[in-house]
Amino acid sequence: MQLLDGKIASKAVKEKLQQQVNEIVSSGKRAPHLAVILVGNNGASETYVASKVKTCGEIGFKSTMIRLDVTVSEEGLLQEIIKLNQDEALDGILVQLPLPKHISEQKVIATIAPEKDVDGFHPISAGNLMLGIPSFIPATPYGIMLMLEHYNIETKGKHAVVIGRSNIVGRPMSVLLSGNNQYGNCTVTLCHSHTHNLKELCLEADIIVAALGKPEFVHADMVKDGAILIDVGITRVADATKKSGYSIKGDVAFSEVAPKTSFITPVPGGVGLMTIAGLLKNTLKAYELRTK
Ligand SMILES: Nc1nc(=O)c2c([nH]1)NC[C@@H]1CN(c3ccc(C(=O)N[C@@H](CCC(=O)O)C(=O)O)cc3)C=[N+]21
Repeated sequence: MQLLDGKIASKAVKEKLQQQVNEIVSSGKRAPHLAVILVGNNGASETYVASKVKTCGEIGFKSTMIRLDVTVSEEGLLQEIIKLNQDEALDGILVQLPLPKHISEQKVIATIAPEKDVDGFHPISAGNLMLGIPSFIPATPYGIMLMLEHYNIETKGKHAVVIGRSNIVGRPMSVLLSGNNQYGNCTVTLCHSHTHNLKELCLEADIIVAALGKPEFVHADMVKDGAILIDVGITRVADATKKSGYSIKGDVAFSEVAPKTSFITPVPGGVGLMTIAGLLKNTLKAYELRTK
């Protein structure tokens, strides 16, 4: 078993980005600039957004954090996005999800200018991804591909089982893994809550991507010897022994599954860190496309 270490792989990606930003700035140009909008004060969202802003600073990106009250109207949020769309010196716009119930995520995402859609959630980005046209890849699937790349993991011809069909992880992941690209060419089975024979399918998998959001869902009896396990889940579970009052659990029962695997991502310290790396790569790409 080898750990796919998000700290190591994301560090490599960030160092490369930092070098690219250095070159940009020393040639007299402005730095890439990301805006992050956070509505309300969800604890987990606060952590992720803070981490995104902090990492921007570390590699020399400019970032702007926009906090809106949980009571902001849908129209108010859309107006904020339209302002950011028009800001020439801004490259990427990220609206942290989930949003309060009274706001349509679909409308919000569709309002972001496609050329600033560093989350890759806009219908144009999603359509391009499906068609194999270069575009913004959603940060988590992108981060997973970067992880596979960092550890030189061959995917061609393998059977990948993706558990979870969300628009932001499972579905785009299934498109990337099945695509005709360096980290694709898999045979993909996309499983979800209505899948009858999940255990049998998982036992056939060379690669399992667990992205359903149920802590420790994947057990050792679902995993073939030598499989590659990518754990996308991050759930906070109450834990009185921790100072924070919670511990973070992935979708994979790590301690029992890990010994059977060839490679496995830990939680925390795995896919989450790569997600931020993917977002930053998208932001640099947006910058390059907009300033060329
Ligand atoms: N518009 C939008 N874009 C997103 O990309 C987006 C989003 N909304 N909403 C929520 C999910 C989740 N997400 C994570 C980012 C970083 C970590 C991360 O850094 N995790 C660390 C720390 C974990 C922790 O301390 O909670 C780790 O896994 O080691 C996790 C999860 C981005 N998301």
